[in-house]
Amino acid sequence: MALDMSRLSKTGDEKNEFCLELLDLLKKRGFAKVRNHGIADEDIYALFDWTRRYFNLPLDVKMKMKHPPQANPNRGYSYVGQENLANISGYEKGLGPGNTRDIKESVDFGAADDDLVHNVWIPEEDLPGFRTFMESFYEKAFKTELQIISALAIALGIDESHLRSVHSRAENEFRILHYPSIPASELRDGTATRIAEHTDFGTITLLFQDSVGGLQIEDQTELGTFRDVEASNPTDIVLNIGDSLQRLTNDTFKAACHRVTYPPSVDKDGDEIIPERYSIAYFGKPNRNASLLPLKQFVTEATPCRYEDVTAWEWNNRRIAKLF
Ligand SMILES: O=C(O)CCC(=O)C(=O)O
Ligand SMILES: [Fe+2]
Repeated sequence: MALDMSRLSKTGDEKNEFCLELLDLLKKRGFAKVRNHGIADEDIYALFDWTRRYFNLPLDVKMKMKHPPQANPNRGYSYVGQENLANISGYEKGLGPGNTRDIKESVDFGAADDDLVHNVWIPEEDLPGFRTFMESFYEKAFKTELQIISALAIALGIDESHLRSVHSRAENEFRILHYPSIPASELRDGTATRIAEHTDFGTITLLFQDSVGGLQIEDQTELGTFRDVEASNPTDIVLNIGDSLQRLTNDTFKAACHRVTYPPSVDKDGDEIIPERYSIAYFGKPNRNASLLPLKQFVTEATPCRYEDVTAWEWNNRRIAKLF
């Protein structure tokens, strides 16, 4: 069930209860779903529509906005096989990398007015309206992100305006993903998956998924157990915590590992074809120059400071360095 985010604009108890329920789900389940989050249903349907239209273009057109072979600048189109999350899968558990291939293609964008990393686009005539739509959706997702940041600050009992100011520059990343349709047998021997287990690097991720399913998130009360995130309503937003918030809260709040594999309805041992899947992730991140040193409220004698002082940008680059 998705939490009703319109309760955040109420006053008093209703607002506080929403914030606490959100925090509780994120802490226990590793994710939470929200509805009435401020982004209109038709914008979300249009987002899936543009995403499909882009990935349906011929490869040579998609490659006109190709991602560089290395991690940075993290912008543009990555073809199937270019980026593999297994390279960082064991990272947060102190284990080594895996060697599973991801069977997905994706495009990374940032803010239209980002002064450090610039977006790349296909020529307008190849998909008229695509760029304008994506740029405007980014702004809408940013507004929702800031509201969620407020809710988290309220629930955690930390200064709301401070936490918002650390996220004021929208130095976020926005990614559209396509998992092509493949025979179930391709995933059987474990050398390939849709997206390997990982944590996200930012503060909070807003994820939109179509109705195919296959997303699984590690239950935080039962580590090692991955639970399906039901794909019932594409207009719900799935939220999960990233590494940056884990650091800022000195592990009070852990980033949940997640992955995408077979949809729950597919027989893993049969010869079924797994249907294609589309998803869109908006990674809310702290401003690049913000420090990720744990906030003083979370450092006590019983919970000494677990993390060194790195900037959000250093952290981001350390994490993405191995992906490509
Ligand atoms: O496709 C999904 O549902 C998840 C994508 C994801 O976890 C990511 O891109 O970081
Ligand atoms: Fe992720």
